[in-house]
Amino acid sequence: MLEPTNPDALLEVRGLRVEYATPSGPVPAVAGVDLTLAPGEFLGVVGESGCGKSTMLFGIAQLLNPPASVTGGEVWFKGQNLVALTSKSLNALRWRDFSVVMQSAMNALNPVHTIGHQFKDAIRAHAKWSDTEIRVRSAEVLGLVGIDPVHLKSYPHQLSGGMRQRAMIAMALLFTPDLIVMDEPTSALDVVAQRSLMAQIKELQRQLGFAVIFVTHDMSLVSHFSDRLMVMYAGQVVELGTTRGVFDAPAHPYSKGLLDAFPSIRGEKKRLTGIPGAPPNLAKPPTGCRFHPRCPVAMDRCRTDEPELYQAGSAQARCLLHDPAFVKVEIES
Ligand SMILES: Nc1ncnc2c1ncn2[C@@H]1O[C@H](COP(=O)(O)OP(=O)(O)OP(=O)(O)O)[C@@H](O)[C@H]1O
Repeated sequence: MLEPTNPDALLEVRGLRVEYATPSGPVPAVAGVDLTLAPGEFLGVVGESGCGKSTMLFGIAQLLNPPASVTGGEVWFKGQNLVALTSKSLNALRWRDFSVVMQSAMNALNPVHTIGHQFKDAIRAHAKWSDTEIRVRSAEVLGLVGIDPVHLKSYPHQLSGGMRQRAMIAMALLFTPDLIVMDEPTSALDVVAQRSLMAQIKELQRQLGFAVIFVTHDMSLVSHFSDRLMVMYAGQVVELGTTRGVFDAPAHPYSKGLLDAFPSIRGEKKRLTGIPGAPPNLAKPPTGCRFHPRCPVAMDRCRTDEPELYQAGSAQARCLLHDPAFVKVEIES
């Protein structure tokens, strides 16, 4: 298709496929993801390590490097298909219209330049601002994330881990983009710093109105902050629904397993169970439903029939239990 189907969406991802080229053949790490994001929406993306969350995020932001590449699908952002854009056109959108906050600021920030220097480089690549304008805006965004602007003169190693992540978020805000994609930005922080950074991201989002795609493997971390939740397993979306809905009544057995694996922050104490086994090798995923070897409620047909994303209440779930044909047979018998 040559245009987005939902003109009101900020982002529309259709059939996104990403493969890693390896000596033993391609590894499909993202196997056909569809996603629509409204302006100002906060989407949490959860799933165990290795299920393709980061690869999907980088596929959306067009930041993949070999051996990974987008092998199919479209990523419509503000009316343009990012997959088809030249790197020059993409560069014009980055920072200004969407920005990316990586897992580790220590890797993303240049250790030999001050924070101010790095902000200046990012601004100069996209705008012809005077030195004064650059200084004012840099101090402003640092203030937004609660860091004293004196730290524009600091080197990354002079800041704590939490401050470095905040500085990265400040940098992502330089041009107040419409979308910020975040790949586990809090994973290197202790639990207290994680929660406070999450609260700050949410507050900034309320103030400035940008949309967020937030990747994490910690279901409880996003529970209070995201509007919707996308659960990924083995390169596919297995559940997509409102965060409250997924927490209250997970429609996919994998989502339920993830929820049972994390302690609730304020809820009642319960025994944590976890999910037996490990995610599959994506070079050779299981037949039928990819989760069936680990699923506590697997049926015979789960070994052979590939589930689609079915409507399950207000959510969508890739589970044959929600296949309308199966539900009909159940009711009749
Ligand atoms: N260089 C590579 N070559 C081959 N396969 C790769 C390579 N890098 C990643 N993969 C495959 O892509 C899959 C998805 O990896 P990805 O990092 O996107 O997962 P993730 O869900 O973000 O995990 P994490 O939470 O640990 O960051 C992995 O399971 C792996 O099979």
